Amino acid sequence: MSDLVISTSQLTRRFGATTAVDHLDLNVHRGEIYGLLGHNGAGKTTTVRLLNGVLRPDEGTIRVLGLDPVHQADAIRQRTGVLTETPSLEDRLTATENLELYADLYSVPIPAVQARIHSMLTTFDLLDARHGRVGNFSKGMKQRLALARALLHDPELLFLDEPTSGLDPVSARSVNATITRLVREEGRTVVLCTHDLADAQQLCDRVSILRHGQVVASGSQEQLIAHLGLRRRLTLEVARGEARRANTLIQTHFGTARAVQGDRIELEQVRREDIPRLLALLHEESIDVFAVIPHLPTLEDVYFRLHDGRTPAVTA
Ligand SMILES: Nc1ncnc2c1ncn2[C@@H]1O[C@H](COP(=O)(O)OP(=O)(O)OP(=O)(O)O)[C@@H](O)[C@H]1O
Repeated sequence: MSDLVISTSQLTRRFGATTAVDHLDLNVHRGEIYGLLGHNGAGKTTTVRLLNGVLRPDEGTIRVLGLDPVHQADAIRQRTGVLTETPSLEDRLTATENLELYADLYSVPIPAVQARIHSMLTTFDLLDARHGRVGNFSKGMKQRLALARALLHDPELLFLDEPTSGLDPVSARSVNATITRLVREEGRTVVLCTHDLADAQQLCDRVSILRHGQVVASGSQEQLIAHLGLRRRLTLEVARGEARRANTLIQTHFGTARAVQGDRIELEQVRREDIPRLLALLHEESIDVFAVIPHLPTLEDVYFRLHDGRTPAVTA
């Protein structure tokens, strides 16, 4: 049996003159965290809305959990959970009442409802607040309640749109830990839309980077870094007053692009095998090196390289 949970082919959606999603091919496998990245307006939310049947495509095909969202949106919604960027909770109701309302909408079997609500409130650390009115909740509590709600009917596939946006670092870390657990321990699949590249780097198994509705890159982070030929940067800290001389030497022997700041030299695109030779050169010239700090290429480096508009699309 195929482990493809989502597949789209040439998926396209227009709003008037704007092509929000432009011939998108997407494959998401069971048990992975798949990141949809891109600037504001790149087409992430529209893609999610097409996948869960809220919007109809103008062109292309979609399969989600083996179903077609155009004709089987209700069946898909029973098996998927959605956290939208601005989840609408009922402010006048308590946390428990909000979940009860949703359990009803999503046909959670009545004998199971209270146990399920209790379990979700416990998981999301909201048990003590269960009788509190949601209008009085902090942003972090509301976000956790929205996540609890998205999981209430035990969906196998989750669409999470900016789940940590606006959260303090502690709440954000807790939400990220939950997402990881939902996938790694419980075998669910997550499609994560985010602007937070550090979150994406930490969480996602594979990503697609969208620009103007088109995929400009897709694959694992390692694949994208390798495809783009990105290399590490290196910060060298040398003896006081020696940075310029060291810099000239490095430039002459290695030709590496660099910048000098005080006693530090920032080297771009350094090959691993050049590092010992570079240090030997400085040693021969009696330039003391006090720190060698490598910076491995990150998803952020991939993202900015691809958004320069000159780099061709990369599909790993
Ligand atoms: N209902 C709509 N009517 C008209 N245009 C729309 C509609 N929904 C989206 N768009 C347009 O489609 C494009 C893609 O929007 P979308 O919301 O999918 O982007 P996004 O990547 O999710 O952005 P953000 O990161 O800001 O949430 C944008 O140009 C947007 O203005």
